[in-house]
Amino acid sequence: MPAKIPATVVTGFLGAGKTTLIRHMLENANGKRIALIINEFGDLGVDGGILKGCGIEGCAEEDVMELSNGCICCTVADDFIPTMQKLLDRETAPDHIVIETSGLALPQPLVRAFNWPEISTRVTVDGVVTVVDGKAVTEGRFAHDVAAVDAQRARDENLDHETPLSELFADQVACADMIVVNKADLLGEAEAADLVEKLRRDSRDGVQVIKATMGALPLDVLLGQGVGAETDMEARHEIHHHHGHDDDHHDDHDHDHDHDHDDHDHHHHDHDHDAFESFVVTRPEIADPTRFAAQVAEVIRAHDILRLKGFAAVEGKPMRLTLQAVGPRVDSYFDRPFGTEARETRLVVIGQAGLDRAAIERALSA
Ligand SMILES: Nc1nc2c(ncn2[C@@H]2O[C@H](COP(=O)(O)OP(=O)(O)OP(=O)(O)O)[C@@H](O)[C@H]2O)c(=O)[nH]1
Repeated sequence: MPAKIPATVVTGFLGAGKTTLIRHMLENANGKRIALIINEFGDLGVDGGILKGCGIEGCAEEDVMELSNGCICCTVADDFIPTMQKLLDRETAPDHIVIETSGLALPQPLVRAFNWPEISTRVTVDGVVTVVDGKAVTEGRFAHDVAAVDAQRARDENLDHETPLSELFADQVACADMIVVNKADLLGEAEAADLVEKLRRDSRDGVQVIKATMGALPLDVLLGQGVGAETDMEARHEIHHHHGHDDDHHDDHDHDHDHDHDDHDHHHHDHDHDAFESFVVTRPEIADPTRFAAQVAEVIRAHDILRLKGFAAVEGKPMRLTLQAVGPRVDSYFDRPFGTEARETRLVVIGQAGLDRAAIERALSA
């Protein structure tokens, strides 16, 4: 049976920067066939328009599909499943599917829909990426334009509309496999670091929290998380169930809409290139794959490495040992015999700028 096609779910409040992040990803897809599904709930398909008109090479119009309006729980059979099937039945199936949940305050119902038998054998949720507006969260507003978010979620039948944004935010964080603290350009260094720390504490173990400006993240960091989120929904609790009646939580936050934060600094493009770095570490054969995987996991933890991948040569084994690490999770398996390439261990390390390359090289070579 062919491998399941990975699908990444991108969530976050209106204005957090989901579309910007997806645009950046499509612009840097490097030949990877990415299909995009947009759930423009109760909206005018504005995002679809923007993305279709993006003029990005390799981004064909038929690669963008839109889900019709309506509560995902109720329309899953009529809309979401057929859309997915259409995508999967194409002659050339996409390499990766990205779903932008524009109109959904919470991603859980969508992720759950991947368990439907019609599609569950063919696609899997590679990971849930929660994009947050770093500036707004720091200020306790959670979204740039609180009034617009309120208006949008008033149309979301999934939610009890009294729920404070802070709680919806907590649910988005609980569902995340990766949290992107976007609009880092509007935050000071210390402010950004504090927010990253806080979100690390508030999210599940192993969730990566990454700063970004204009959603500029390497494809290798964003995609290929390999989580299978639909299979562990219990861990991604959501407080607000479908048409649920929640206790009467009211927060006393004075949602001050009058902040004027439109003085955005547009010099951030200059920093895109310095935000992340990657390098290759090579070493001779390793002796023990299990010990080496543990060693890799330790290095990843100690140095806050986002991704590490490559292969190892194992003493006495003709096969290459493929290694893939997303955060502290290290997967390894023997994939094929070495061919003409050198019989050595070769690992690509990816992280936010400022990695201690010398120390990492030493630790991986020990
Ligand atoms: N200063 C700053 N502005 C940003 C950044 N990322 C996005 N923006 C701006 O924030 C606004 C909202 O970004 P979008 O990408 O449309 O947000 P979204 O989450 O897709 O919003 P919806 O699709 O409407 O739910 C746009 O004006 C972006 O240009 C960033 O990192 N820094």
